[in-house]
Amino acid sequence: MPGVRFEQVDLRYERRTVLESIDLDLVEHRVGIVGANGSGKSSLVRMINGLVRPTSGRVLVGGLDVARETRRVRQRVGFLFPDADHQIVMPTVREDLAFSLRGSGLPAAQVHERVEGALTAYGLAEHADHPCYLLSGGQKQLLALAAVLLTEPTLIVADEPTTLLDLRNVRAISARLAALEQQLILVTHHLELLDGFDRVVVIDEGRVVADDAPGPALERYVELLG
Ligand SMILES: Nc1ncnc2c1ncn2[C@@H]1O[C@H](COP(=O)(O)OP(=O)(O)OP(=O)(O)O)[C@@H](O)[C@H]1O
Repeated sequence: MPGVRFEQVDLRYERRTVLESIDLDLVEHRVGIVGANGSGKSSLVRMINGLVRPTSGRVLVGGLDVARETRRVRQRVGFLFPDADHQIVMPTVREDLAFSLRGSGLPAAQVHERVEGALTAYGLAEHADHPCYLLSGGQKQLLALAAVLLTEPTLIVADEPTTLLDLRNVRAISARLAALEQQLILVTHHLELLDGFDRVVVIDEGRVVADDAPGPALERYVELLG
């Protein structure tokens, strides 16, 4: 696993402290991040690909300093947002998948082959030439995940990818995520998704308050919410 390391990370917006003294070395295959609304989870994971910069401290991905090697880090990190509409950029499903491989240097025949493979693997073949806006929420999130995976990231960061989905689609997306070979860092309020995870980090008011196996970590989180 490439591993993500937060070294003494603080994040402040003007006088407000959002994250404080974060020291984490995340090397496990599947890591969950939980915490109340506004506790700092999104800010934390957005530092992994440089979307948010720490006020002090460093973030390293596979040993690369995100601040210095943002481009290389972004080639390794696939990011899924809560709302797939924010990352679907092309008019049709097939075009959107092909867009992921722009600049990959692959010959057109290989781009075609990979896109067709992804359409089949993600159950999107019958929608290949449909406008993306006609997809259901679950299909859009599948498309976003398929597009991210085409870039062959070594790490997937998923920030509440099931928040907008119904239960059936929550299950469909979570099964896909759980089956990934890549390291997965998942922020979620759907605690059942963390069954079988290797590690769960609980954030409260910008600090790590528990960091453990899912059982004890989630017990602590529920206590905190209590
Ligand atoms: N660009 C910004 N400027 C000022 N404050 C910000 C900015 N981004 C985030 N914040 C604040 O930082 C805090 C943490 O936000 P963040 O989105 O990281 O929390 P979260 O744990 O992901 O919440 P949720 O579960 O609701 O998504 C919030 O109070 C938010 O208002």
